[in-house]
Amino acid sequence: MTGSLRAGFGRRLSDAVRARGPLCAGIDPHPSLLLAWDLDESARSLERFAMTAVEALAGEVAVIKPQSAFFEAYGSAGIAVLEKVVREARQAGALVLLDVKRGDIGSTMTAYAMAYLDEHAPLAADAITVSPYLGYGSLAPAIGLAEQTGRGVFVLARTSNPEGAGLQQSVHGSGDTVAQYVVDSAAETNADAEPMGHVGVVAGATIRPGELDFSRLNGPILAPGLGAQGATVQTLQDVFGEALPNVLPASSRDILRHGPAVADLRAAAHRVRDEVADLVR
Ligand SMILES: O=c1ccn([C@@H]2O[C@H](COP(=O)(O)O)[C@@H](O)[C@H]2O)c(=O)[nH]1
Repeated sequence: MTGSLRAGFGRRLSDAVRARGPLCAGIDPHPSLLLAWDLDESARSLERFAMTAVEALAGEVAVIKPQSAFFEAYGSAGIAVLEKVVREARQAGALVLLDVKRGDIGSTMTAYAMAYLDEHAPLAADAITVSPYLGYGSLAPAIGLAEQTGRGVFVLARTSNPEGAGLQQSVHGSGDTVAQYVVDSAAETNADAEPMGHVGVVAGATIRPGELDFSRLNGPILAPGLGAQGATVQTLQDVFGEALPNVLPASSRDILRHGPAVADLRAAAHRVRDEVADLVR
């Protein structure tokens, strides 16, 4: 299901969404969710939580997005669980987008790229999130390695949190907003790719309608913010308009709160996925 890496990430993601519908289900083991699932805050419970989510969701949705921070909080034991999540979710047929939001000077970015996008890395995912705060060009090692290995990167453009607006809507040297500059930079990388390129952007489902022009992006748009952050499936249409077919809506807590029963988690994911699919049809 995850498709041959040789096909390139744009193709693999398009195929996965066509086969399984447009949903990215997050695995965010928040302490409050562990408590709600009657689990304590131990690495053993982290594993139980995360692997239950994998069992429920990874055979069903196009993309699984583990939030690395919640695993890192448990030290090496948490990283071991994250490695297992990535491996088993991919084996179950989902593409794994590891939410690590990395960004650094080019030489260090090369090391981050090797950690997540090299096929021999223990944490090799299908895609990662990256931050362009050190400049879009500083991401070149990750963008380049991702292309070589059939993987993808999602660059933060206009994040879903209210604090992001001030920085991301400020005017860049190009005369556009910083967020639009990020989208346009990704568009340049993706130009001519078929069916779309391997550089996606992150734009929250919570942002103002029409704030960004995605018409030249030719890449996927990860849209977090559904449910727990207040966005609804209906608002996706207003926010993304004609770009909607390239939008990958993401939801974590709003699905995970239905656990720990596998059937309930699955049903919650199906509900969101089907609602989004109806919108795109
Ligand atoms: O702009 C952004 C970028 C990333 N995120 C991440 O997505 C999930 C959202 O979780 P919910 O429970 O569905 O609110 C989380 O891992 C964030 O770190 C984001 O929310 N916004």
